[in-house]
Amino acid sequence: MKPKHTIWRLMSYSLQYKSSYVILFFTMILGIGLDLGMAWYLNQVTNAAIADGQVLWKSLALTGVIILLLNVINSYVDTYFKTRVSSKIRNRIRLDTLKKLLRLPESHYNENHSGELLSRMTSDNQAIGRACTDTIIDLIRSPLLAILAFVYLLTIQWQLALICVIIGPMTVLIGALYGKSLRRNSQELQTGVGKMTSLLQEIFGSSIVFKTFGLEKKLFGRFHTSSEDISRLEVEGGRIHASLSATAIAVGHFSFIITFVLGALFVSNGSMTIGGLIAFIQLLNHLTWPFTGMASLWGDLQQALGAADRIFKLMDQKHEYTELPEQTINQQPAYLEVDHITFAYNPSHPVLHQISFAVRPGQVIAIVGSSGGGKSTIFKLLLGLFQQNEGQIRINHTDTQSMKLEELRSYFALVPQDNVLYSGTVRENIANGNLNATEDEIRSAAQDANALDFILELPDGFETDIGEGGTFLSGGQKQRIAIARALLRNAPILLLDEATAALDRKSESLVQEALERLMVGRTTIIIAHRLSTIQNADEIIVLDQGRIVDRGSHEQLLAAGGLYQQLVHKGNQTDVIVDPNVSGVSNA
Ligand SMILES: Nc1ncnc2c1ncn2[C@@H]1O[C@H](COP(=O)(O)OP(=O)(O)OP(=O)(O)O)[C@@H](O)[C@H]1O
Repeated sequence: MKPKHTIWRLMSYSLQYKSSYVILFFTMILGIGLDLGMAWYLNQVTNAAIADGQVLWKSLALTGVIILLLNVINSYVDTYFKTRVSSKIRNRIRLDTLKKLLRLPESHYNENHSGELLSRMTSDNQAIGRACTDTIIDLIRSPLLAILAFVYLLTIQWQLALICVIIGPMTVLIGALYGKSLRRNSQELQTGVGKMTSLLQEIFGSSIVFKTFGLEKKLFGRFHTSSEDISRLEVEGGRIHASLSATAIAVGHFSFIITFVLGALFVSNGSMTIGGLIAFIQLLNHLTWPFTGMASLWGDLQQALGAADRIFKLMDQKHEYTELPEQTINQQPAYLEVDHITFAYNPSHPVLHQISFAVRPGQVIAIVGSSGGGKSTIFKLLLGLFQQNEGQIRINHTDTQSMKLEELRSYFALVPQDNVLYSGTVRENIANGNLNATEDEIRSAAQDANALDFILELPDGFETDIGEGGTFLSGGQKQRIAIARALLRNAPILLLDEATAALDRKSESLVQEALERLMVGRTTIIIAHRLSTIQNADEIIVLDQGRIVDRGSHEQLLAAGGLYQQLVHKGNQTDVIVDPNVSGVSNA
């Protein structure tokens, strides 16, 4: 994105706080006036001290007090409004970013590290907040102050004022010189931080795995590489910053020494008063700093523009919904047809070929097959997370591609394999199935899911906090909460990705019972792993390497031999698990 374009977009956020910027404009002007006023005041006081005549010390003292008071008030108002505007802009951008992220298609989450998406919300957001207030105001204030200080100094000693100002502009070039490298460095650093955050998320979310497999050293090694990369980029950024400020300081000090020595000469030959020299010294910083400081301000602005660029790129991604969708639930019975669909995540490698099946309300279809056969991908297509390349999916004879995504998804309830739950209470998690459900409906869903008894035994019953992702619950309890959530949704099509993890017998039969209640009257598709589930299905579809290699009832398929027979025998007919990891027929 062109920097100019990024700046305009940033300005559109700032313009929403026009009145605060008007106040900041006044504090800036008053601040400039006070800086100049202080130089004038020192000039007056010094000259009064040297002069023997009648000096109005009282009025000088009063002026000093007024300058001081105005400085205090101005600094308070200025800091307060800068912080206020910055945090409001950051808040808006943060909300817009998340609003966008929530509406992005599944493919976006597929292609981007979650840590990188997180850093859009954190460090990038922070950099923008600073740029929209301190940096941008200083970029206006500094040259303005420099011009006014120059005009004032001209009235004191014009030759000296001219000498000072000739040196200053040299430093403007410095900013332009280093700006590009700073921006590149900031972009690389952000990518590195994003990767590191993703890795940390994986590490913290997998403590049981790394502890069991003794992966601590390996993970530390990966983190070490990532952390070292960041450190290298930070050092490189520091080097650019250091060169920038060293060059700027050299120019600043050089101009200071020149001015001071020449100023002393002008005082000694009588063309300037000592008060004038004091005022010069007081204003010299304001005269040269704008030039020296501009370089580093420019650097900050480049960094912020880098951050804004990344955020706006994200905001420009194509979204699924124009607005955040309301939760909608369609409760009319649904006849589902999958008609010759073919799909590829990557064009050169199709993962589903010519898949067809149909399910009526009250019917259950079980999909079984080898790992990587495409079972979950069918669910993703049904839910409109990805679009098939060929074929049609129809609900009640309507092509789902002609439906809005909210409408399509309103037909479905899902019980995922890993029972995704959110931190919060048991009640909140069940209520996610239907945000308008009454307490009685929530309780009744919990009861039908065989979850009520254990919920009531929890320390705070329905109000018990289940921890991040439900860490305080057992596997079977989490499954039953997920089933209660789906029951509460009461949608006509149920997608059930059966958990492969074996539960103890009691838990297993509680879950099984709950699932049977959930399936009643619905159009159900199960990615099935348990023989009992499969045997009760109206039709079993056997999937291998993206193709339906067999279909029929349990008995028909067993008699036919083939992959189904292998899967069942591999599961040893124990009624526990049809092993999803057995190799496909063609690989066998
Ligand atoms: N998000 C994705 N991006 C690219 N390829 C993918 C993606 N998800 C799955 N695949 C590939 O698509 C194929 C089918 O995967 P899918 O997850 O549908 O299989 P599955 O039958 O559900 O497997 P399992 O039983 O192991 O869960 C696999 O080859 C897999 O590598």
